[in-house]
Amino acid sequence: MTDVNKTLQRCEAVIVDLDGTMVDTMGDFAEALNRMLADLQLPAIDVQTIEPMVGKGSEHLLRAVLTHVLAQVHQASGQPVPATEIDNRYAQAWERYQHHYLAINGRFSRVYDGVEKGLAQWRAKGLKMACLTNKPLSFAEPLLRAKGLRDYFDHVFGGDSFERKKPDPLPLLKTCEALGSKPALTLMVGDSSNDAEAAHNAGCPVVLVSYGYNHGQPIRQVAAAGYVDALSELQA
Ligand SMILES: O=C(O)COP(=O)(O)O
Ligand SMILES: [Mg+2]
Repeated sequence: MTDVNKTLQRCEAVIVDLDGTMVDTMGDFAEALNRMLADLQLPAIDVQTIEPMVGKGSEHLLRAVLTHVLAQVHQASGQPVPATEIDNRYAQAWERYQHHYLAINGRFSRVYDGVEKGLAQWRAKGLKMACLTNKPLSFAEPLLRAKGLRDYFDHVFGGDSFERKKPDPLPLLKTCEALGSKPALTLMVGDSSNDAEAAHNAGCPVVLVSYGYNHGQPIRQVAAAGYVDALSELQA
């Protein structure tokens, strides 16, 4: 038996990340962000630029995107970006982004191969399961439903469900509490250093997928109990 499977064998619960782990949502991010930028009369941004910005929640993403596009606009005019400009535009950017994201949620994204098989396998073994994402809960719930994944989980928590987001350990500890499982017996399955750091600090073992978004860094540089190319490889 492989090391990752031995790790899962010892566990009573699994916490699964969403973006980059279960669903490739980069197309949804790009579509919603570009519709928002068009409303703000700002230039469009490409997927390659967005990808390393994803994983730390929507506020971080919007601020990173605004910083990037406003730098471009001001560079063209030869002026520096005024320090207050991002703050001044943030409220409108968030309102427009939320509107567009909810309108297109799931239409430009796809479930990775092996996800349903993996989740079904873990459920069949009687593992308790939660989805824990940094995405707002109002985005995560309808996405999981649209992709037929919601019913695998006892609980779904978003980036706004608790006081702090991953990489803080708090959301993992709260999720363990909701599942009624000890952190040391709860496996975190994610795609980024964000998930790994949160897991290490919460005392949860962690397995990472090789195909997600890791802030532009190679995933195997992130310490973990193991790495898988598909959730279906991880067998209880
Ligand atoms: O930052 C996001 O919205 C994505 O978050 P996730 O990888 O924790 O699902
Ligand atoms: Mg992720």
